[in-house]
Amino acid sequence: MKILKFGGTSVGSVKSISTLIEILKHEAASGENPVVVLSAMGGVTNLLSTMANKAAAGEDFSGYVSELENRHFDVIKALLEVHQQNPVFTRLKILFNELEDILQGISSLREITARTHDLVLSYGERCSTFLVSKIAEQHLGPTVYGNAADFIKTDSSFGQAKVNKELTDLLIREFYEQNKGKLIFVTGFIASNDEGRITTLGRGGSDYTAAIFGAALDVEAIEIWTDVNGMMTADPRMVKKAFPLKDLSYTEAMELSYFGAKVIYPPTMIPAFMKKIPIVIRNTFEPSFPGTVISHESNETEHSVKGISSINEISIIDLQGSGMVGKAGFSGRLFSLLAREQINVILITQSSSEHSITFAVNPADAVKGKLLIEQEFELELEARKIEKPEIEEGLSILAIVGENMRSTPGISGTLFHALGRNGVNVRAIAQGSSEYNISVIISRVDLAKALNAVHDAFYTDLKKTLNVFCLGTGNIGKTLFKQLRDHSDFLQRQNGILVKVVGISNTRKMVFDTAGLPLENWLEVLEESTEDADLDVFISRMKEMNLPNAVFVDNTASPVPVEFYSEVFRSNISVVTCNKIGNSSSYQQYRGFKDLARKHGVDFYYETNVGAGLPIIRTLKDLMMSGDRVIRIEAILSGTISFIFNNFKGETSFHDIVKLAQEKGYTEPDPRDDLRGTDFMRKMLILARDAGYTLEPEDVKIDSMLPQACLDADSVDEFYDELKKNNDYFEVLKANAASGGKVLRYIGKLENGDVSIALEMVDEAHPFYMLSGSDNIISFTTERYKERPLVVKGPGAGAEVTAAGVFADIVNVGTF
Ligand SMILES: NC(=O)C1=CN([C@@H]2O[C@H](COP(=O)(O)OP(=O)(O)OC[C@H]3O[C@@H](n4cnc5c(N)ncnc54)[C@H](O)[C@@H]3O)[C@@H](O)[C@H]2O)C=CC1
Ligand SMILES: N[C@@H](CC=O)C(=O)O
Ligand code: NA
Repeated sequence: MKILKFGGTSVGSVKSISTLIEILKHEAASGENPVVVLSAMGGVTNLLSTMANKAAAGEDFSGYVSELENRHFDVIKALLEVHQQNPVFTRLKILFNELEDILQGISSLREITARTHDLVLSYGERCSTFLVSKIAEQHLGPTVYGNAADFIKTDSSFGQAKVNKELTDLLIREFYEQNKGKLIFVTGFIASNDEGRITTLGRGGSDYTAAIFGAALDVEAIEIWTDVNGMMTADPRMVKKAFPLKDLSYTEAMELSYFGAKVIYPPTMIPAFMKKIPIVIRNTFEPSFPGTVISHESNETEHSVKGISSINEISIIDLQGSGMVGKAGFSGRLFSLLAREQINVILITQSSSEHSITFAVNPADAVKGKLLIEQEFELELEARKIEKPEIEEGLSILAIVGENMRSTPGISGTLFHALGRNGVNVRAIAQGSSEYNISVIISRVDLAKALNAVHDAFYTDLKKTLNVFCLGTGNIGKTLFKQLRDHSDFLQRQNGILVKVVGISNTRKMVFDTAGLPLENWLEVLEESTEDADLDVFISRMKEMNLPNAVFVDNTASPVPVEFYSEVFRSNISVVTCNKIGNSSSYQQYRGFKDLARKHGVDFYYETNVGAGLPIIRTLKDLMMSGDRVIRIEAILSGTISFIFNNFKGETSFHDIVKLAQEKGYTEPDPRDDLRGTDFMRKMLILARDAGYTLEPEDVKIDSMLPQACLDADSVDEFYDELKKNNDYFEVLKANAASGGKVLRYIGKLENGDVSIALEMVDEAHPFYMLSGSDNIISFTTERYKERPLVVKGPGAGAEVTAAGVFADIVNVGTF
């Protein structure tokens, strides 16, 4: 036999009661009738409490009584056949009249005692349970209505009464024997004392009623029917990826039920725990979902960390001083004092030096706790053996929970790594020696970020979610969005990585969405945004959103975003950039970015600064990190110029080839940057710096490939005009090369710390002879690649290959 308990939402409306009846029908088909425990209709307990308080204040409560009546009467009208309605109306009307009399009494006395309050509240369960039992009768044959006040006996602590277990068990068994075989409905939450006065069982009381009944009758299971699919891996209001757990041990369930949205109130599980009766959490609104089974064993072993519990608001009290060192009994005195004064201590940590004790309390208790300590330890304070206790507010607790965490190394490492790289400062840590809970105290503003980061870290099906803020929607920016959109499913399925673009800005507009901006129509969304672009505001918003694994992507060609990189790193946000300006201005700035990123445990990836998507920066980094040393670099790193020389043949003019390179998206937004060698200079400088040389931009010697007039052009249009005018100059270059069987190549070199770029003519024996399209080629001669160099070659410009490089950098954030 089973106990089925339905909470307020399950009996809250015509629709949910109909669903409940369907569940009972299904249950009846299995043979044995369950005992059904019900809560008051959703919201009714609060309504009753308001009525009692209004009455005690002498205010009018009649409107609330009508509201209460209507809610129940609507259900009668909708769900009972007409000829069944009258007796139920009458019975409920009698109850409401009784209630009104009691409220009148409260109003005359202008006083509400805990005892009367319990009595008022009891009408909620009495009405709902009677009503539902009558509705069920229509579908399932005779039912029995039981008022739990007749068999759950308690002391007289109204509001939170303690159960007399022996007597209660006896009475429940008697009641059950008398009605065996029938479908029994019992009021949750209420009980009575020795004198027969109504008492209530406190928070989560109906769950408790179910557990008391279950234990008394030794049932096979207690099902708690609610409005969620079970206990979740984390608070679903903060962690969108939280999912319901298949099974949990009692211990894990108790630890986890600190969530804001409480599925079950932990103490109510104790009777079930004592008798080893499984508790199953089920969803009334999705009855086919199996829910969460809470039992003695934790069977599911896929995850060592079962769930992440959190308490949103706590304060800590810090106590320091030499007077505590080695003093047996000090903490005994401290915590007995707090217990005596009913201050619940949520977590305690003490340093092994015993010089400080930190403990967490409910914020409402903090000031009282501090004053109590100051009184109790007045002498010690005067003698400066301890310092005045300090309160710190605005904090939260995050705890990872799981019995299988015990003796599994690496769990705390994963936890602290996830927190650390997201810039979440840990104020205090506690782990019981039982090892099934590690709790950390963090700032309240970091809680959502921390929960998401930690959730990602422990649930491997989705290894990480990257929250990306993108600047620039030009050639590269828009191609990146297209690639992200097209590849998103595969990336999630195959690699467990979700990339969410949560902020976009160009020079005109900006837009944000924590849930992720739609990449099918990002442009429309951006254009329709009411926010004008403002980089200061963009950065502030990015910081305020405080998302885990945040990445700032600079797809502009502008120096302005670069000014914000330091601030971005300081906010523990990684930077991915194809913009070369950051790394190719002063050496100090270049060095500063690297140091800051390292200091804050975040990444700074710029693979596309050299050779677009070709693995050049990565290759050099690996060489350097593994102890190799660069002897010489020879390279063609301007995709634009490479394209020009590979296609400057036949009739086509130099001018037209440059135009074509621009149309194909190979050039910088301003093609003069390519043709003057500036872009190539930046790349050589970045390589030289990554190879360990402290160089400034002016240290790179550039041999121009343009006549002076082209170099001097003040605008892009003027520049193109000059190219046309100087056509002969380029034709002569071409002819000279061709006459010797050679081709033109603009080649960069790094040797002994000297960097230069020059126009050369090479013959077919030269390794750089055979190139096509926008090919780049780089040859690294190093201590280890001395005889034959390491060569990387391939398309080194263009939107697809560049966006792909940026994409790869983004997904690598947080990997190494
Ligand atoms: N084209 C290529 O093959 C490669 C390009 N790159 C780099 O990619 C970068 C972008 O190039 P394109 O997409 O071709 O440029 P683009 O001119 O097409 O787009 C630049 C975008 O940046 C935005 N922008 C500029 N300043 C801004 C600011 N302060 N705040 C917000 N947005 C701002 C503009 O509104 C525009 O949407 C450049 O730094 C370039 O060097 C790197 C490797 C290869
Ligand atoms: N404009 C650049 C693009 C890559 O950085 C080039 O032509 O190489
Ligand atoms: Na590259």
